[in-house]
Amino acid sequence: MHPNALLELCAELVSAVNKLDAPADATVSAFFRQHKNLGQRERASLAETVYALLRERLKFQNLAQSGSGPMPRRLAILAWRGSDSFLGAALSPVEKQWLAQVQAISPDSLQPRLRHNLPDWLAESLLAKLGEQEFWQLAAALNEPAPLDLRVNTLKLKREEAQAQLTAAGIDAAPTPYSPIGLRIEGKPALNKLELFTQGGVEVQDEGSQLLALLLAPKRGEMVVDFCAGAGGKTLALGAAMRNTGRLYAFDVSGHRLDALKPRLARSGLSNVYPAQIAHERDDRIKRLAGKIDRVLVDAPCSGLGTLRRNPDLKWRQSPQAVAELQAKQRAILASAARLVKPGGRLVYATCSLLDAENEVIADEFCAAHPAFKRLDAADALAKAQVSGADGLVDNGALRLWPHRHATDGFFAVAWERAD
Ligand SMILES: C[S@@+](CC[C@H](N)C(=O)[O-])C[C@H]1O[C@@H](n2cnc3c(N)ncnc32)[C@H](O)[C@@H]1O
Repeated sequence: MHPNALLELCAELVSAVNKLDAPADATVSAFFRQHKNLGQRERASLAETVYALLRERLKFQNLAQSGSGPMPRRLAILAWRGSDSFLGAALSPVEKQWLAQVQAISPDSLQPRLRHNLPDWLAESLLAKLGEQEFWQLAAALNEPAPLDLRVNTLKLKREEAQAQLTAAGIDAAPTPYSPIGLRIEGKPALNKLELFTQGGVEVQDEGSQLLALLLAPKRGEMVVDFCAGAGGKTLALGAAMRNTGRLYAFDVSGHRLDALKPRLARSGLSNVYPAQIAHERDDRIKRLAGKIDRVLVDAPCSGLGTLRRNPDLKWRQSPQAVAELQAKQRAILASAARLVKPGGRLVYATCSLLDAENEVIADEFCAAHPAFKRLDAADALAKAQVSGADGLVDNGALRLWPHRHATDGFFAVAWERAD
């Protein structure tokens, strides 16, 4: 495609994504479906450009004020992540001169908000939690793309065997530092045609998500509930940990998300998983299982702010009001899910949020209202699950993962045991 035509398309996509009225990945996929003629590299240039814009949106919007021509085109030029020579061929002499002027501005001379690129409410909360030095480390880590992590399906093969198969396919994979069942790949090789993937030997899953499943630590033959199973990332890890025995209920209010679990289940070889759509957290199905379940995972709906490396649009689409609404859901779901746990059973509450409001606040309120649930030390529980360096993953007895400290998405998880 002619460079200027591609830049114009990129501006069109920038304009659509920058409305922030839908998840960016959905907008990008819909755009590519409408433009089937785009090649692989052209798609990559466009997708990487809009993600770069979302990551540093405050900076780019500020710098774009100085240019001329339509704003989406200016933003596309500044955030461009395709080849430089291709961009050069698309620009007018005036645009070239403007771009050179903007590129000469030192990033250090910009105001703090144009350097961290977070909305004020979120920056204030994270700064108060982490202090100045760590806040800037986190801000930098959140603006880097995430690595590609895989979970090895230990029902089918060992981690070393999966690593050897990847090496044979020309893909470098290293063991993840904490999870004993993870592999980390640099770059984004296509995996979905590899036999290792199509035969269910590996699933894409951030190391942090793997650690949540390891914290629940379900055993052979147990009755287990994944209360907010979604498309089943954690369900699959739990089912494999149970060695395909016992019963694992995968509940969710979204039938659409549970549908996405089905092909993954088929690949995994698991036959101990029972997906079921529930109407809400007080569904009759939940009442029937009260007090009967050995382990319950609540991977609660949350702001998702721990996943900004992958979903940078979330920082612009979330708000304090949305967080307050999520807290109400989180409280209700956790209280209902807790009724399932039998005496001596384990309950884990988890989010992929960075905010105390969705994490410590919800867990502490639950503790105060449910004295029968005794908090477990996550470091002990993870060490028992063969997690390396578990002490460094825990804050006040809860799992607390940070992109800048652990190179995972941001996660929180607390585990309780029901005493009576
Ligand atoms: C963080 S996501 C789960 C991700 C999933 N566990 C995974 O590993 O792929 C939260 C899920 O909670 C579900 N959810 C929202 N409200 C719910 C409720 N009242 N009861 C059960 N699930 C709910 C959402 O549909 C969403 O799939």
